Amino acid sequence: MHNSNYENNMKNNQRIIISDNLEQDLTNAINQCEHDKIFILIDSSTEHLCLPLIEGYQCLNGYDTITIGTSDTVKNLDTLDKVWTNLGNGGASRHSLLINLGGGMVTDLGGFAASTFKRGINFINIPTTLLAMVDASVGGKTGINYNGLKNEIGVFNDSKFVILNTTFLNTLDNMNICSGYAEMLKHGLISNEKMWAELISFDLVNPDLAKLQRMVADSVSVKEQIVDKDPLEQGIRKALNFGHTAGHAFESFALKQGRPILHGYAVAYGMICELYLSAALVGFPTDKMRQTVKFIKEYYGLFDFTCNDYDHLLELMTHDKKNTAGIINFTLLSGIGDIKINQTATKEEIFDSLDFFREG
Ligand SMILES: NC(=O)c1ccc[n+]([C@@H]2O[C@H](COP(=O)([O-])OP(=O)(O)OC[C@H]3O[C@@H](n4cnc5c(N)ncnc54)[C@H](O)[C@@H]3O)[C@@H](O)[C@H]2O)c1
Ligand SMILES: O=C(O)C(=O)C[C@@H](O)[C@H](O)[C@H](O)COP(=O)(O)O
Ligand SMILES: [Zn+2]
Repeated sequence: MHNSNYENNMKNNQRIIISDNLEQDLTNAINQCEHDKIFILIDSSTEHLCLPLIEGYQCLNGYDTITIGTSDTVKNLDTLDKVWTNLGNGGASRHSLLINLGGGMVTDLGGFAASTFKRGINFINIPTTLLAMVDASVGGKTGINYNGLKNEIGVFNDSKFVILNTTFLNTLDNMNICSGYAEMLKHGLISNEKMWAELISFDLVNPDLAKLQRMVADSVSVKEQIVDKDPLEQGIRKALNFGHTAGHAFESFALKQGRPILHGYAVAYGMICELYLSAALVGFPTDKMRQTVKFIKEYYGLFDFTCNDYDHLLELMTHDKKNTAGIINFTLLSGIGDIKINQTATKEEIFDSLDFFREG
């Protein structure tokens, strides 16, 4: 991997290592986390596709695995219960170490399990999807879906290390590449025009994996820098939630209807609505909105809903974690990299953005 052994000490104590030598970097990380026993959390895919890449490492000597199901449908209380139970029955103490080996579902749920087990044990994230590499494994948001809502229960708590090695991407399917890429596109939109231009000229049908791997480091550094300034999302971190007010509503809606969509697809759809609101309310240039929307529609297709669903989608948006006193809070953009947090929109404007999504 590019950028070998780049290491950044964040204020909030999470070390992100862009690794070209996973065994060495994991060994160093484990040595810095005093522990009596190691547990590795995997899902039933990463068990077969990712664990074999690390299971022979000497630094993992005597580890136990905890295997959970795949996809966001299992990012719930039952699975959390299973992880806590396995930790307890496996002899975990407060001095044990959990390694989350997987995508964002595993790092979110595993991070929350570790943060709450015996009031908190250390954990290390080894992200294995593009989405987890550029976003989910970094920044300390952990949690589960609950009551039909995304990430409704959770805590901010950093993993001690994130060890990012893009070799894992070799087995990732195209839909999950696209899903992670949506968060990269978000990072471009909230950063600068150069990054955005490179992102929307990328071919996602036949992705150049070597180029993508080089883009990962830039993308995660966008997140790192923002989280470093505002770890608890009191201000500028809301930029990282661009596309998520509508996006999480789509995601929860789809989950409720028994036709789950990948998180990144939901964010891509949410960005269409929020780019529309950005253009309508805070002056985002319409040509750049159209270019971005064209890119999203080309690679992510469309999400099917009718105007009869608008009230339900609006109700879901009222649960967004950025809201105060029931008022829906959007992060909008006046231009690429020109972030406007704490924006409101009327019900009519939100419905217009849903019309734009379906017809625009
Ligand atoms: N905490 C945060 O800041 C944050 C940020 C963004 C997203 N998220 C959360 O992350 C989750 C989505 O993460 P995700 O997209 O990684 O989903 P995921 O963890 O469900 O992984 C997607 C699929 O890829 C499989 N997989 C994982 N690694 C693989 C590999 N190397 N090769 C082949 N298959 C592999 C998984 O088994 C799963 O089937 C959502 O729950 C979302 O809410 C959290
Ligand atoms: O790290 C953040 O902050 C983000 O908002 C990143 C998002 O991509 C991510 O989906 C996050 O989990 C959303 O958090 P939530 O607080 O809206 O549940
Ligand atoms: Zn997201």
